[in-house]
Amino acid sequence: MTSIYSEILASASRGEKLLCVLVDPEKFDNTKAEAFLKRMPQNANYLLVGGSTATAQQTEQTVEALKKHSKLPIILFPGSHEQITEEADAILFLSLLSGRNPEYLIGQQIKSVPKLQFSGLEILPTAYILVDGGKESAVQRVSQTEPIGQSKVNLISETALAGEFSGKNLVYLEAGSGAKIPVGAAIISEVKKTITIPLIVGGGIRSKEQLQEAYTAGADIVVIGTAFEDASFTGI
Ligand SMILES: CC(C)=CCC/C(C)=C/CC/C(C)=C/CC/C(C)=C/COP(=O)(O)OP(=O)(O)O
Ligand SMILES: O=P(O)(O)OC[C@@H](O)CO
Ligand SMILES: [Mg+2]
Repeated sequence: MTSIYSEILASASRGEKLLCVLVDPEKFDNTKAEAFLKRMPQNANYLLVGGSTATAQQTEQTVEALKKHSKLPIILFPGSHEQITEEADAILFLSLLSGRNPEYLIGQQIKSVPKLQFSGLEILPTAYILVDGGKESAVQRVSQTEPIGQSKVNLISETALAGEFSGKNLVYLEAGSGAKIPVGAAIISEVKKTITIPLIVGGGIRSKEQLQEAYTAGADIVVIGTAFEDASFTGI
């Protein structure tokens, strides 16, 4: 079986852009999973499951409901070590490198080991970098850390490269779920130029134009959650 990471690397090297649909188990109506998946863009590559404050049970039930109706690989995007279920395929093993809270740099990661050690989940070590999206994000609130201002392009790209030097396999630039201002194109292109590992961008992307702008600037993978939560949304 080819690993998710090797698929991501192969797509990135061919310049093929990937799209992830983010499902927040805390808000998701599992009984409507089939209808939800039908209205998702048919070119979506992965389902991401996670939220800042979702419980273990919510996470497991949502992954099960999605698995029933979709063949797409499911990647956990955990706000905490509770959000781990073997029903998924992989996990973004996040370290919040923009912040200085040891609990989100290494504490949660250690707490996750008993669940991950003997699981079949593919582990995707990810440098998670929170940038200012124009309003306080759930990640900021939960992690008690400050985002990096969007004007600090050097600091953002140095943080990303420090992540790569530390052995992370992915960099995730996050403006926060429901951000007013998505990560800017200048930041995306500077980070892309600086690192050699694939780049994920998310937070506040709601239109085809914003999606395209992120891809053109250098995002290999874009994550969209909030825009798809609205059942009448058909914009992407
Ligand atoms: C590696 C393991 C087991 C855990 C990682 C723990 C870390 C470092 C988490 C980073 C900080 C954090 C709280 C991330 C949450 C990421 C996420 C799923 C965000 C989505 O945001 P929503 O929860 O949808 O926000 P809203 O509630 O505002 O919609
Ligand atoms: O919900 P949205 O704003 O699309 O953000 C997606 C993701 O990057 C949040 O963690
Ligand atoms: Mg959300």
